[in-house]
Amino acid sequence: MTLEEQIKQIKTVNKQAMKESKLRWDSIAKPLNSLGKLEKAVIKIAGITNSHQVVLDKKALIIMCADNGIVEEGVTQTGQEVTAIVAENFLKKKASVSIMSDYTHTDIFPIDIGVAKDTNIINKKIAYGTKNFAKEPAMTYEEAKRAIQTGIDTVGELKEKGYHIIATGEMGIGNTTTSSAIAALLLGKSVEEVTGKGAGLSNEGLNRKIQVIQDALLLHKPDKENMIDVLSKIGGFDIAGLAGVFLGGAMYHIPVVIDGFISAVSALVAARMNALAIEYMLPSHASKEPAAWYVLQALGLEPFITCDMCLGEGTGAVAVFSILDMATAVYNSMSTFEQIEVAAYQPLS
Ligand SMILES: Cc1cc2ncn([C@H]3O[C@H](COP(=O)(O)O)[C@@H](O)[C@H]3O)c2cc1C
Ligand SMILES: O=C(O)c1cccnc1
Repeated sequence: MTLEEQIKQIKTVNKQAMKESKLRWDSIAKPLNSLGKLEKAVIKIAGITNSHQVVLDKKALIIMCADNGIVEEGVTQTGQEVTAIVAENFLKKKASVSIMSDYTHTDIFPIDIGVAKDTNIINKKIAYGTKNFAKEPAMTYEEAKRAIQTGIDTVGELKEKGYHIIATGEMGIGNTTTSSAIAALLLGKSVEEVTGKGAGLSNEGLNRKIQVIQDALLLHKPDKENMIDVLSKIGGFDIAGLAGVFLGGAMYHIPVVIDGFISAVSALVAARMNALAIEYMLPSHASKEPAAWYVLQALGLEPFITCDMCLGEGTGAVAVFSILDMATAVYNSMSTFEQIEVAAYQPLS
């Protein structure tokens, strides 16, 4: 089946399972709807997984790691060698998200989908980094499609291994530049509005980053109705791969948690390929990058937490795993009104 055919086959979530999940929440001995977004998340997961019995015992984090040719334009604070160093640190428990993952019992899968040098992480490399999109398209159409397919297939492999939920993360110096370029185009906003300092750029660097993105959009004129065109001209292998992970979640019925700005832009790309994919996504936090809220709004998703985080790697998504764990623990083990012999009050509507 072609990529386009696979994406077209995505279906809506199971509304019956969601109804049953809502009934379970309403039977629990606590004020109705009082766990707010936590209740809604569990109900959403029931719909995604086709069952009101919600289990999140096996949790995975996919970290798409890739380099971006655009770093040649001086749009980042650090050099591109940092991508490979941090990517290899994920499994050595030396990266921020590795430490956070331990707390939430999350298994991490760092994937080399396009790092500029050879690495010792999971090898699904499409190419040694993208081209500099200030001068030429970042990648070919074929590479963009392969990167998306890689994301989809990775979800399939994790489903086979029995994972119940997937967090998304990325590592790639320069990927806030690609993300801002895509966000400006897809949201129809000015580049200034959607561009921030990424991993700590100076004011001067920020102005250069804005100019580079503006020039590149004029140079390539990506077709905002065609995500393969967008990704190939101004995208990154990490973003394309994560877009595939979101689509894969919808195909394999696994909830996929959005992380920060880069991950949210990838989710938006997936949503523009098939809007039903949004039904399979869960938000996590609102990144401090200026466009993060805009992207979440475009997806119609409200974050659980606002902690001014802007780290990437999946840190926000993994942080929200602990909230989801608490939600499912109450959902699965809390007494019902009947069990504590209290007549449940009637919902008003
Ligand atoms: C040491 C280090 C570790 C990181 N971990 C995630 N990022 C984050 O920063 C990068 C994006 O920011 P920009 O577009 O400004 O390069 C991505 O790799 C992202 O995951 C890091 C950045 C650095 C420097
Ligand atoms: O929001 C993010 O994920 C982010 C922001 C800045 C740098 N790295 C990641």
